Amino acid sequence: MYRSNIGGVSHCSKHVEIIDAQQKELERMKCFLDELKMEVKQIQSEWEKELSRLENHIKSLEVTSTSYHKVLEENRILYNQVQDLKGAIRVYCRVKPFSPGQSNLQSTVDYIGEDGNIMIVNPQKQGKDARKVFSFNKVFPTNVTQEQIYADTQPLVRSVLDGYNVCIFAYGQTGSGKTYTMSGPDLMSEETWGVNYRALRDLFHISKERAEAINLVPVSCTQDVLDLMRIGQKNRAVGATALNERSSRSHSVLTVHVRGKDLVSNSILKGCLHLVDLAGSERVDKSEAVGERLKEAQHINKSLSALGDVISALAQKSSHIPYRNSKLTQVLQDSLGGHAKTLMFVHINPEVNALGETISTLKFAERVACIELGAAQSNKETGEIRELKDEISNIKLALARKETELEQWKTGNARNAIESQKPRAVSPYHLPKSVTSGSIKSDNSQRSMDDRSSEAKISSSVKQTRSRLPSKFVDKDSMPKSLLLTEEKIVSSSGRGRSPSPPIRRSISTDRGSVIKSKVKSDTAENQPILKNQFPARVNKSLAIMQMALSIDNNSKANVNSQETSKQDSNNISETILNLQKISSRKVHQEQEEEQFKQVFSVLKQGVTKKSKADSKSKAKHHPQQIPFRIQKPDMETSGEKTAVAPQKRDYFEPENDLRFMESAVHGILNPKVIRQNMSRNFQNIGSRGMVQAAEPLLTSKVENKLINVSGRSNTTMHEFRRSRSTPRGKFFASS
Ligand SMILES: Nc1ncnc2c1ncn2[C@@H]1O[C@H](COP(=O)(O)OP(=O)(O)OP(=O)(O)O)[C@@H](O)[C@H]1O
Repeated sequence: MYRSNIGGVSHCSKHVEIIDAQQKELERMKCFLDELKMEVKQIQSEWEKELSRLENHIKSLEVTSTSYHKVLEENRILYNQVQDLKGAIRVYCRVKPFSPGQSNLQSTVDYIGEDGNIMIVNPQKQGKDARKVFSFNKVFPTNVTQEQIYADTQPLVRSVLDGYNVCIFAYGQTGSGKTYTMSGPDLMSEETWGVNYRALRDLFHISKERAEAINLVPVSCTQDVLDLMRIGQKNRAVGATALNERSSRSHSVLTVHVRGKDLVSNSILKGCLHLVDLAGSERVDKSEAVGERLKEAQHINKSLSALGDVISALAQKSSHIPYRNSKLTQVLQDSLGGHAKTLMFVHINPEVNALGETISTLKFAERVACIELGAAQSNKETGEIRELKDEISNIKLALARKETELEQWKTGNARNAIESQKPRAVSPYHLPKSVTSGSIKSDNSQRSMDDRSSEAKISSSVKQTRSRLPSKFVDKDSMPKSLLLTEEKIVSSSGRGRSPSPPIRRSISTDRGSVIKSKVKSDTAENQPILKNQFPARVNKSLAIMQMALSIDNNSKANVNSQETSKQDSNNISETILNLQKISSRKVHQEQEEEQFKQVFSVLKQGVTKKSKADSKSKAKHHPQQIPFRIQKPDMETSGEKTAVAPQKRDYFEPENDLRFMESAVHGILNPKVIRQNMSRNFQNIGSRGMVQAAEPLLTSKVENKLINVSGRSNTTMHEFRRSRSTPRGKFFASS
């Protein structure tokens, strides 16, 4: 037992030692674990810190990335705006995706950037030469949806409603997806609708939205247009080729005209949208086209080549753009050369065996992108612009009318010139242009047109001339005393007024009395009219009507002499008028009357040549009727006195004599100012009723009518009479 106890003790102590050691180890392990825990905690906190740092970094990167994209987008928008301002043709590139069965094929598209870059790789080449980057306004990735495509097209389409002309056309190799983009693969599913349908739907949608502001001209609804397009699609030649089993064998052009009116501003807007799906370019060896297909391909390629020529010419800013080389370029002319907004969808097929076409297509597209058509212009017409346009068209109409009048005047002028050359030595129409005033033109045209309206014109021109006359010409102060006195006498003796009298007539006749009285007393030789020295009293008296013209015509030439002769003048005038009455009282044929007038005037001229007042008096008294018949024609080549008298008569009967006078004046002694004055006066005389008024009371109605007619109302009589008498006078004047 002892042994066993001793043995037991030693055995127990051994166990205690072991237990102690284990406890120590446990303690150590606990410490180690704590250390580890601490370490883990430390690491954890470090990692957490790092994690949060990384998270923050990621967040900051995300912010940076967002702002980067924003900036990128803004740059793109700015770039596009600049392009718009330049009128550059927009180019969007779309890459056709591989079909599910082609997923193992290598793509020639190496990279598509958001900034409109696309990198094409040539698998057969190495290094730098293997890759080429092309830049466009936008490059869509292969997975882009039809909706996204339209989202980038929509602003352009909508600008049609702001009055812009827009053209969107799809270009690319056959089978590259042009029809897919423009029409979509399936009309039944709206999701796959192409640009055409979306654009139309959009236009109708916006037109409804804007119905209260702009009432677009109604064109039914989208469905109608879709039906129409279906008919178009059916008519479009489609055929199978080795490259596309449903290849479009013709170009498709859908044109939408939009016309609207802004109800607020009343602006009219006109927009036009061309949606063009071109037939694809193809290499006939690849498409294996033969027969009809080959012919189609040739036509397609021909028109596309014409399009290429136009693009090249535009890119080079050539003076001649060959739009007329094909129907296609003619249709697109407005969009490619006008102030339109133009967008080209360029389509490429990423297959390696299409690389050649892809490269050439993209090169072509790059050239198109370089074309600057100039800033697009809206066809929106504001109310102001429309008013200005109306004004312009009115002015154009007025101009056309004036040109017609001018032509008529020229024609009549030429005719009259020819006619006048027969009897006359010098035609009044041969006046230098510089001398011919507006009044003269007006008068000439009046005569050549021979119609009532032209008569109205001349009367208005006469009125104008009258109103423009310097006061000294219309002022009674400048009238010859003899005339004034005579007129006063006549008017006062008549004792009756003509009713209704034109205002001009009244004013002249009624004003005269007071003017005359004062002037007769106060006039000096300097300011008196000229005719007394040149015209014997008898003649002046004989034609009271003519006196005014004469006095004006000769205003610058002579001095006055005649207070003493005024009584005699008036007597002689009365006598002559009595003669006229006698003549006119005879009921003879019109021509005879005219002839008599001629004779009377001839007598009057003849009278001018008489130096002796007594002689002329006695002739007027004792042979009142013989005188007119005795002298049939005035002598043309005689004295200056005749020279002065002749125009005096003509002024009353022949408006053209004013021109004659002008002509003679030009060749004669009068300066241009005087010529103008004379001309003005003569015009006044032509139309002046005041002169007629002076003689009216003493004339029989027939004579009076005759005179008035001759002075401008009766064309027929006037023309014959004018022609018959003007030649000698013209000559007469020319010689002065
Ligand atoms: N983005 C796309 N997504 C899916 N399929 C597409 C796409 N683009 C084209 N396809 C398909 O490719 C084939 C050819 O397309 P499409 O007929 O539009 O080419 P195309 O350029 O108009 O040819 P063509 O010039 O011969 O008329 C069609 O079957 C079409 O459905």
